[in-house]
Amino acid sequence: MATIASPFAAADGQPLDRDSFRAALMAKGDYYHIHHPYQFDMAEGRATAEQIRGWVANRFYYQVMIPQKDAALLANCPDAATRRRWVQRLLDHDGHDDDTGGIEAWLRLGEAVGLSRDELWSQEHVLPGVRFAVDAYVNFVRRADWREAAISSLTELFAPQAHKSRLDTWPTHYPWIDSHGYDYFRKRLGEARRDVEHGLELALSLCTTAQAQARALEILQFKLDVLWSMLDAMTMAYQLGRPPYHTVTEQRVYHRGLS
Ligand SMILES: O=C(O)c1cc(C(=O)O)c2c(n1)C(=O)C(=O)c1cc(C(=O)O)[nH]c1-2
Repeated sequence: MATIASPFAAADGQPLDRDSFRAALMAKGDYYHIHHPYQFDMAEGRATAEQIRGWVANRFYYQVMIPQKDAALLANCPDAATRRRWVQRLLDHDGHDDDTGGIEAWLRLGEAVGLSRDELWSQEHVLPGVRFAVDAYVNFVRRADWREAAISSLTELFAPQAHKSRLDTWPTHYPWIDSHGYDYFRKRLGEARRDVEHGLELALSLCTTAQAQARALEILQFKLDVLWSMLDAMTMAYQLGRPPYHTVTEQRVYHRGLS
């Protein structure tokens, strides 16, 4: 009878030492969504205005769900010291004092590429595949132990590279995008670096057995799958001209989220 491969196949025996475990986490960067052809096309100037707008409108759903995801982690975390640090992530996106926040900055990115605020808030462009991928992430965090939830944010290790690449390449390739639109990426450069320091510190101190390390790598792969799947859905809709129901209608009939 065939045996089913265990995700913990590599978990037997000795745990990796701290540096080797850090290296194993970093090696997952090979599967980060910056290697998706949709991102290549955006970074190399081949994306059409419609493809850029599609990405911005769909990513808005990720942006609005991130603070709810972080609120879920906080709700599950009994450690006040961790909550005190983690709560900053909510404030980064929702805004506080003079900082109008990441969601507002993303709305300005939307305006810069030609999408109105109402259009973004309506979620009319959010493809079912993108919604399901983002919801899988939020639902994982709602149910998981807060330490596993924290590990699932570790794709942010690789995000500054993505933000920097957009800042470096988009203004040249897409002169029609208003430069105020790039504030989000500038803002995240510093915030993401601070977040990953905390996330990595937690992962390295918590995952000291072979089994915990294998589990952490599997959680990180889950999150990479979320990000990659979002771009697959956008590829179908905006590059291959096959949005949901394209054989039947050109209307965006897909649901806007069942809350
Ligand atoms: O533009 C990107 O490539 C990108 C990726 C990610 C990520 O890796 O999840 C995040 C962000 N941006 C981002 O802006 C952000 O605020 C963020 C929060 C989180 C998270 O998992 O908590 N990921 C990301």
